[in-house]
Amino acid sequence: MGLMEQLRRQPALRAVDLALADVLRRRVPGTDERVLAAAALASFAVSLGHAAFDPAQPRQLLPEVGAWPEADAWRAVLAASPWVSQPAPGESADSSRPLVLEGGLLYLRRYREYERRLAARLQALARGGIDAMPEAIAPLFAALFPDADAGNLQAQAARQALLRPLLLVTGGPGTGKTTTITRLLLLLLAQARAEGRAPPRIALVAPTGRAADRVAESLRNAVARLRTDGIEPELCDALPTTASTLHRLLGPIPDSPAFRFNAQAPLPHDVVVVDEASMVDLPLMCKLVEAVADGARLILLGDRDQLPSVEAGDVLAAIDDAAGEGADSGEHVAGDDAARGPLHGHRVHLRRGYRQSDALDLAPLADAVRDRDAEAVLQLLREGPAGVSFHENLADPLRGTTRETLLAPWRALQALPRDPPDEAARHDIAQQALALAARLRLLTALRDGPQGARTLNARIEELLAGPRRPPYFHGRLLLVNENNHRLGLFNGDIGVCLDGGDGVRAWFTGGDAGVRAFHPAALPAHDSAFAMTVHKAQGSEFDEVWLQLPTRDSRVLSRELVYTGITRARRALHVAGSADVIKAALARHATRWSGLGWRLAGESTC
Ligand SMILES: Nc1ncnc2c1ncn2[C@@H]1O[C@H](COP(=O)(O)OP(=O)(O)OP(=O)(O)O)[C@@H](O)[C@H]1O
Repeated sequence: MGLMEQLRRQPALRAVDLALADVLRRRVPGTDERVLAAAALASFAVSLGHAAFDPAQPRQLLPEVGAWPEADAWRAVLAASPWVSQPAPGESADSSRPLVLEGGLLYLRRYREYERRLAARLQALARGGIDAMPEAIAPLFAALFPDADAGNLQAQAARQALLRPLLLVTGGPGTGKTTTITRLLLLLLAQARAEGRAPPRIALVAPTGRAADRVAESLRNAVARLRTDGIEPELCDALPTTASTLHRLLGPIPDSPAFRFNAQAPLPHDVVVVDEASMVDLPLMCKLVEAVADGARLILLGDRDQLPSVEAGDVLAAIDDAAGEGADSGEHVAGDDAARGPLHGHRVHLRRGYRQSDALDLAPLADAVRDRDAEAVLQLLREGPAGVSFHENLADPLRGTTRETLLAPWRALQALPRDPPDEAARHDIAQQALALAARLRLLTALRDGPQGARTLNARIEELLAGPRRPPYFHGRLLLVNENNHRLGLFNGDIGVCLDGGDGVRAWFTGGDAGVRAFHPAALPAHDSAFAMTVHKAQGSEFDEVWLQLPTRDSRVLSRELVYTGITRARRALHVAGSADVIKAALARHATRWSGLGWRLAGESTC
């Protein structure tokens, strides 16, 4: 059987992937099958989060296909094909050819261009900076970071961000990324005032609405602490109090992948802070950095141990690698960065966790997951540190004793009063409902199958509201699956259905009143949200997390998935699964094929 024939039999491959191969075949009937197959796989690879396809590892995409071409021969055929261009690293690819072969990877041209443009712009943004902290703000710096000289990494991060126009601040949950950046923003405001300039215009953004809400809340808390610590109220007042999604900042143009703000029409902000940067995919990160104005400051915050973005690219990891050890290793020597690559040193990794919770002792478990130490993970789970419960080999959380424990918060939602007397009571109940909605989430690795979110949601709905339930029953939790800028509802937003007497409305946080109601028929695409995949839960936190693993290994399982899942928990964590599946997950690293790392580490191409 020919290679294309084999690919056509793979259910995983999408129609759009095969359509690309078909177009090429139709245009030039004699096109080599290996070129057609590679084109289809380059398209399929993007759907799995890769920026390109590696002909040396086709089995990673389609393990069932028997015979693959030998990698070097495959690349040679691709190199000779008129469909494939091979531009020099910094140059744009021939727009008449849909594919690009570079660094051994085969790209769809558009993704290669995103990588090239992103690398060039990041390198350009990284240029410049100053050698020493302006004297005028030294006293405030000392007040904000009294232990700066004792190797405090938060202080180093703030110092680096003052000196450098581009900085990546990484660290696990609760390591103080937001706290540090709040203090940095305060220093920038003070500096502008001391120099008689207008206050810097600051944009605080995150990839999802939920993540934006969270970072804004963390920032407000950090500001409140600064006020109690006696920091000048006028400066505190000038800090941002809200955050927006990246999409909203860039200004979407309806029915277009382009944004209102771009390289030709840059953002008016002097400082752009992006939280949860690990979730930002390659195209969006490219569009963002291109829209950051020359001379503006870009600060990326993230945790590289989390899952990479659902869409193509592992941008944070590539920047992190190119930035090297940076300031936290104490190895940074001003002036020698150029020899090590333009991004070298533009990163600080925060290590110490500050979010103490007597209820949940998560740090040792998160560390063991990050270190891929399966034995330590299993030992910790079995010992059960504070707040952690291991349900070993449990495949069905909705059976037996765990069922009612799981359902309790959702039953509480259903018990909220229906038909409130007036609008104020309606808002009050909606606020209570949304607070209850954040109490517990059942997280899954998969969407389908017995331990998948879809199946578990259907079963939970039936347990809560019976087999003949109306689609939008009182207390149903909803998860929005697409962005709708007109309604101000975004992928990942969580809502709750409440019976207001005159029919059911879906309530979401936001708006002047703090809550907003929508008719269910008006909502963008959505699912139930009692259970959701770990991917969808990125950027959110819940008081209690139940991480349900599948009974069999799956390629979706990875160390990053387990890490992201468990670190969503604030007060209690349940992990259900077998030792074998946990071991298999920890052994797998959610790698992405991408050339961004070498592009960023290489010589500046701009
Ligand atoms: N230097 C510090 N001293 C004392 N407490 C701190 C310090 N830094 C941060 N914290 C506290 O730790 C908690 C977490 O801080 P913060 O929200 O800044 O972390 P984060 O890294 O942004 O977390 P996440 O990744 O969850 O968004 C906050 O309660 C904050 O007050």
